[in-house]
Amino acid sequence: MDQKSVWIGTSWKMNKGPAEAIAAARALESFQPPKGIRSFVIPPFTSLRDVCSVLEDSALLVGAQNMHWEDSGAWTGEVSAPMIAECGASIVEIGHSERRQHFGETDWTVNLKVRAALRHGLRSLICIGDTAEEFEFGVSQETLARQVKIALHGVSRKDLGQVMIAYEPVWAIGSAGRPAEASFVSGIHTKLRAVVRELAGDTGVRIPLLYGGSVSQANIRDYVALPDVDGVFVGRAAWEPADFMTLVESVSGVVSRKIAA
Ligand SMILES: O=C(COP(=O)(O)O)[C@@H](O)CO
Repeated sequence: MDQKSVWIGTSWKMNKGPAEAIAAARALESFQPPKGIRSFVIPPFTSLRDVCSVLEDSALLVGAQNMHWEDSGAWTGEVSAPMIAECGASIVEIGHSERRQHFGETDWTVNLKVRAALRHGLRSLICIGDTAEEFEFGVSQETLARQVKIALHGVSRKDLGQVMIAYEPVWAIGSAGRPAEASFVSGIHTKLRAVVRELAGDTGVRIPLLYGGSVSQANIRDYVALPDVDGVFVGRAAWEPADFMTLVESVSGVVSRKIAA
């Protein structure tokens, strides 16, 4: 049951061409995350098929960083859900703030993509986040609830079991970001839990809620220990395979206490 799992994943963003990605995947191939932890890596498209094939029999899941909502057609430069599934990936990241900010993604396109991903059996990792301005004006919660509700509009309760949400404050991401205080994340996730619980109704589905944004060796345990945080989505601190494995192993104690609770 997902509520007994903690998710730890990384997106390599626009890093690692095929040679470097294959080498990284080989370094991760025999990694066995501690009990209760599910791990994933999200390479760039040019390495997706290779990374999927190296990690095919491993304990790690592989995802794509984006997708188009149509299955095929005149959409130059885009990649569809069937193409991602054919590569062997099982997860697709949708709505990262870098895509919303630089590539015009909206809540509406996120919704189209989520529904298309689910139609093709891909687990959707939906990224949501408040900007620095929204945080300053005290409307983070409203922004996040809107993003979640629109992203999941029209998604059947059954399909909610194939959804994950990553709360990633825009002000926390990247080298200019500052990690969110664990107490702030706790409050946000508790309210997000109420939003997704209402959407799931009486299905018993618990949508995993991950935190992302400047997660590091110094703070990962603080986030993972929070009751409504079901994992973390890591960038820079996990790009090196050795660092990724160290991060995952470093939360084994926290995770086993959490699972036993
Ligand atoms: O963007 C993310 C976090 O990046 P950091 O480098 O950890 O701030 C998240 O989506 C993982 O890629």
